[in-house]
Amino acid sequence: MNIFVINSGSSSIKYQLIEMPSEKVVCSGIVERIGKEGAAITHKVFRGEKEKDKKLVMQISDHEEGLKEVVDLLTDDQIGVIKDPSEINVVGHRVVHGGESFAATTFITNEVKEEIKKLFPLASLHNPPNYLGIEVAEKLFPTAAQIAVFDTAFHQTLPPEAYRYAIPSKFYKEDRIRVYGFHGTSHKYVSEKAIEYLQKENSKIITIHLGNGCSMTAVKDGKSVDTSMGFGPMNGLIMGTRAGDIDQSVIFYLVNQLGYEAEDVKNMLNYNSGMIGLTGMNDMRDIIAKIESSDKEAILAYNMYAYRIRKYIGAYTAVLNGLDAIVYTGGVGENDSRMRELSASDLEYLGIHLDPYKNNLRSKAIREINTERSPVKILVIPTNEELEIASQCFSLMEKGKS
Ligand SMILES: Nc1ncnc2c1ncn2[C@@H]1O[C@H](COP(=O)(O)OP(=O)(O)O)[C@@H](O)[C@H]1O
Ligand SMILES: CC(=O)OP(=O)(O)O
Ligand SMILES: [Mg+2]
Repeated sequence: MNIFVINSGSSSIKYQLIEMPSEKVVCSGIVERIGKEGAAITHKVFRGEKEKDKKLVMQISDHEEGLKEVVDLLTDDQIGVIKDPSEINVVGHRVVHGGESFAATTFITNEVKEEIKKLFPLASLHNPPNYLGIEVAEKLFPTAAQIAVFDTAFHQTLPPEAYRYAIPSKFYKEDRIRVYGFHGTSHKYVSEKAIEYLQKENSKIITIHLGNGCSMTAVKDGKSVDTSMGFGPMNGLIMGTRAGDIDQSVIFYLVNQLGYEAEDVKNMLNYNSGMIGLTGMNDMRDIIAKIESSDKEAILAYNMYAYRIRKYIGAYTAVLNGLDAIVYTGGVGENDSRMRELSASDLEYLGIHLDPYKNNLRSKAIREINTERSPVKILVIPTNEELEIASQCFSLMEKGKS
């Protein structure tokens, strides 16, 4: 079964064509820096032993344009992997917000699309590009089944103590205002890999997903029991363009005293805060370059980002009443050894001891970066949201057959 997975992030589209159940990746790629200067598509084709790369730097103004370019590459005369779009059996879509309507992977119908649309205000950076991906894919792959896999689904196991807000109950009961949690596909994938690695029946794990969006999850015996994002993907850690936790009175001050419109504040907290708000840059590679030239603002922002992670490690160790492993994943978590070192430092009291030498080794495999004597394992596990999405689509298709 040929499954084409589309993962529209806030700043990128990642995609993979995966043959299931063999899990063979036929091609994969990423459209990066969408809407910015230097936008690029890196497309990889895997044929036998050989891997063919193609990098295209071009103007890509939005997600729709990016996806159309990708489909052209799939059917390209020279490096194409399919002759006709009908060779794609399933398109698996990452959908960030599923609200309380979707606790599981589902076939996309018009009703499902309407629900996804209703959730736009709650995930304004994500559900609109996810929805667009569905619309474009329906046109480009008219014979394929379209399936949605939700970021929120893995967090449906949160207990009410963790998912309720202490606001009048009516807002939960009537308006479904609660913690939903995000990046669930990634937290699920890496926590399962960690459990396999630890070979422990009962496990207490903290997964730290650091991409453009960032979140942490406390995972007990394979189930999400608390997570740092909330009602929408804005809460918790400091992110590329999002502030994460802030005192809500700041919002009222901005609106009531400083005269900002609520919409401006929402945009400020979504697009102009976090690392970009502090340094003018949201790509961690650019921030690291600034740190190397001793830029004070970049150093402070980087320290703040790490400090927030450390606070959540402490909180989730208490939630779990112990800790077997912390797992770093996502673009920053997998690649930025300096951030791993800083965010896992001064936590010896909790049994977390990082080995700087192991931390600086580069590898795409699962690896342990703690010292021999560290009671808590520190793991770097590359996430693979696309493979997780393909597996879930395949299971749903198989279920549909039986
Ligand atoms: N070598 C690296 N060092 C530091 N940060 C990196 C490196 N490679 C990628 N990143 C960072 O990863 C982030 C993007 O992560 P990713 O998980 O792909 O995000 P998203 O899925 O939210 O678009 C960017 O901020 C980028 O700077
Ligand atoms: C939910 C979320 O923040 O996703 P991303 O990291 O892909 O922006
Ligand atoms: Mg991502």
